[in-house]
Amino acid sequence: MSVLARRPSCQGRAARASHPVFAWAARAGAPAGPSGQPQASSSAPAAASTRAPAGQLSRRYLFALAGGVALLGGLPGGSLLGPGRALAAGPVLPSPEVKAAIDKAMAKAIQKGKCPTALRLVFHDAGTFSAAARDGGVNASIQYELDRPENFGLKRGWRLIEQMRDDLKGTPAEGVVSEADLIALAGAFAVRLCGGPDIAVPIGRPVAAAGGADPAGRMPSEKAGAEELKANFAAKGFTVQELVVLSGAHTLGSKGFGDATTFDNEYFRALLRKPWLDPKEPMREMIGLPSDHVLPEDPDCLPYIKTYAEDQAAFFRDFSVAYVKMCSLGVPGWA
Ligand code: HEM
Repeated sequence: MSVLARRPSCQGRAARASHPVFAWAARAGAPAGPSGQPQASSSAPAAASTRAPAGQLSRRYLFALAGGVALLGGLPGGSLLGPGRALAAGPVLPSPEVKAAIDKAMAKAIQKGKCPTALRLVFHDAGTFSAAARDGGVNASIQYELDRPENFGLKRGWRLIEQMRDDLKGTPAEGVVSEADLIALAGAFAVRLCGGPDIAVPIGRPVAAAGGADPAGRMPSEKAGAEELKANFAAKGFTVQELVVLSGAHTLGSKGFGDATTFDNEYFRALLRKPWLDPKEPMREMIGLPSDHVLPEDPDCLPYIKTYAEDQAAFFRDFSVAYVKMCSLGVPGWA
């Protein structure tokens, strides 16, 4: 059972459950298999069958879903969306043809070793969102922010997006997905490639105007304490549970939370073991960031860490929901 399901008082649960994007995501996490682990799904999410219940949708969403991606494909221009171009009808899930084209481009650009960067890129595009200012978020503005200190190492992540954007020209995805969509889709592709859940990511995100960097100073510091992290995530509209479950992305990469390209719940199990405090652990100084170490010391975060350490299926399901929420931050009309 997911943390969201277990904790009826969880902040924001009702809002998430009734939001069309999040309701999709709740069902989009891979179903539990006989072993209790979500079943690996090598196939594309079934776009047509992953629709929000009609009662949860505005007329605009219903119109978009009825027309599906064919509606979006009919937009003028015939190219991947450029700066300032906005899709008016999202969120929609890509049609099977569009999804197949995207998956082909992703498979070419993103091998396992690039998955940590692809996933980190999503957070760094999304993480500039301010719920109070209603700006920032997933809009591909990361391409104008790559020289900021917090974005070190992400130039190669952005190059993956450029490569896929170029490879999708002349395919059914042309004119349908934006660079912001590709960032969101690439992160989900990376999670799946590394054995994580199969997350259905809707498309239709506008991109920032040329040169339009989002406001600086909104990404959390790796030296932040738990209170600062909670406040930073709250300013983006995230709950403590979402801070914890999204931090589980650090299962990818080389910070010592298991295999660098295996998406599993080892992050949470390590947070409980605290190997960075163990004098017998030769790699202790390399394991985790200060911002990881503070989480199990925080009474608000600890229950979620314990749940995800014990129950990988819960981690996968809740990560899927929080990931789709993260990928909707700042998208007009989505969040
Ligand atoms: C909670 C606040 C967070 C902080 C302070 C933070 C900070 C960092 C830092 C400093 C690194 C680089 C570590 C290194 O290689 O030396 C890193 C790596 C990474 N972060 Fe985060 N992060 C946070 C949350 C997130 C979230 C929410 C996601 C995605 C959902 C994410 C995804 C990643 C991934 C996948 C890597 C590995 C990248 C690679 O090895 O190339 N992080 N993070």
